[in-house]
Amino acid sequence: MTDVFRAESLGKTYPGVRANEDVSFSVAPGEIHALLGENGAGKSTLVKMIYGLVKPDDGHMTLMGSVHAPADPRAARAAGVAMVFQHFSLFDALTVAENIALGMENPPKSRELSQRIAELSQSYGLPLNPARRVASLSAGERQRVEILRCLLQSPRLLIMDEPTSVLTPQEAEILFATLRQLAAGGTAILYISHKLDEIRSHCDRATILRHGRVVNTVDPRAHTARELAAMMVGAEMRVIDRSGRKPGAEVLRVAGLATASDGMALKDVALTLRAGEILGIGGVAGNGQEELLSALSGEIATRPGTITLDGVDLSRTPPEARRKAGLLAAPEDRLGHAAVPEFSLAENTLLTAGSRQGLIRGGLIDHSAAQAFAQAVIAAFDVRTPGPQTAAGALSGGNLQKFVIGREVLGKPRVLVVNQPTWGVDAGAAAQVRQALLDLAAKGAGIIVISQDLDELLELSDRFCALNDGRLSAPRPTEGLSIDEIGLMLGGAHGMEVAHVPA
Ligand SMILES: Nc1ncnc2c1ncn2[C@@H]1O[C@H](COP(=O)(O)OP(=O)(O)OP(=O)(O)O)[C@@H](O)[C@H]1O
Repeated sequence: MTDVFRAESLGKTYPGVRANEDVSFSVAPGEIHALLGENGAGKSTLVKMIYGLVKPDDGHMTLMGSVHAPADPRAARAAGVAMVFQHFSLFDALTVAENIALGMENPPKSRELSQRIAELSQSYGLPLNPARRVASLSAGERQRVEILRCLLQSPRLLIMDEPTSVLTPQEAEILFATLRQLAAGGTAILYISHKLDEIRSHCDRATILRHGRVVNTVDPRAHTARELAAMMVGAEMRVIDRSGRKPGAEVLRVAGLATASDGMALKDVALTLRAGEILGIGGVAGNGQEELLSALSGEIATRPGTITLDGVDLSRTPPEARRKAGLLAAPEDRLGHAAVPEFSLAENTLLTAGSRQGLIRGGLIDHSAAQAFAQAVIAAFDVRTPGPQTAAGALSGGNLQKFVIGREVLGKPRVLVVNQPTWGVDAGAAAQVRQALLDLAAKGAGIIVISQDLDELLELSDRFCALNDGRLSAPRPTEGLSIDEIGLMLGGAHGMEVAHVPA
């Protein structure tokens, strides 16, 4: 049978970086084909060439046996390629249906489109209300919009760049059922993910990239996750060290915290956090995770007496002063919320570390201090980039995530709140980020980790609680907690059918 897609000796160079070199591989009809590689290995560059966003310098591609050299994404879509991106490209002010219509060449009437969206979302188990404004959607829901947008095109080749990173395990299972359904109909699927277990369970073949080159194409089921990781990095992964931590005095107290935001309102949230402790918060995205982080960071105002750091009421204190007091936060949306893509990494340090690190003094920016701080983050977190002058938007997704987390960790927080700290980060680097959080706690910081990755939460946290419908459950010690008990804490026996999924 003819392959749906073939790449022959593709190459691409960015200034100072050979992102792809002599890349050849193929995807067969009905195949779910994984692209694996550590952060910066060249996966996104490769799929951008297939989608017409980047032109290869060398080599060529074929789609359904014909030459594939798309001038732009529109040409790629017309040829039958669809793509779900790692970063969302949605307009906040528009509804789900309006956003989807914008991406279509000949959108049907809005009523008809809404109906089709509702039907597709129903049949693929991706609940979404076409009339909701995108501004009020969580990251997980935004991703559903992107996925549905692709499904409406009935593509021959569907490319997915880390589609499950914002989904719960249950939601991911449903997505895989969708992908299997599509593959059974002959669609070829090219699948980028850092979740090796997921790839082993669901993908038929895996092509592994290292430093821009194909190092192997394997049957992922025939290898352990550790073996796949070793092929990616060319070395063994390290083991997490949880030792050296002892909880100290209480640093943070949250009581009666309620918000009336556009998204999910928090309802009477209470928690305490001790120095040296890691509190894990699980739950389906869209249940108040972003709001909790925004309330703690000061982006959303809350009633007096609701947030206390070291006995000082910070509830009415603006974000910058909270950072100065030692309450730091790293939001999940790294491009846009956590970093400005057009700014250099050095300039991006100013966003949150400006006054705390003395990078801005008396209203003046100390450029060389910002440069040095950015360099320190790059070195400590192994951020793969030419240097502090590189624009944040030019970093691969995982490398920018490492930078954003590193910027806050090196900010010596008293309390650090992180949302999805290893989203889009490869297995080796994820272990490194988690270790950095454990080391930070060992030095006496209190840490709140909000994540949808239960394994991550179990690995890191001393106590675990769940956020569901804006309410936080009572925390339980993580030690000895079973996955079933966690399922119940998340709002019912399992996942999205039972836990609250915003309409
Ligand atoms: N627009 C750009 N300008 C300059 N360099 C770039 C650009 N896009 C990517 N690069 C560089 O090319 C290399 C490959 O990046 P790419 O995004 O393809 O990696 P990736 O495997 O998708 O990584 P990740 O898993 O972190 O998303 C990296 O070194 C990256 O910094």
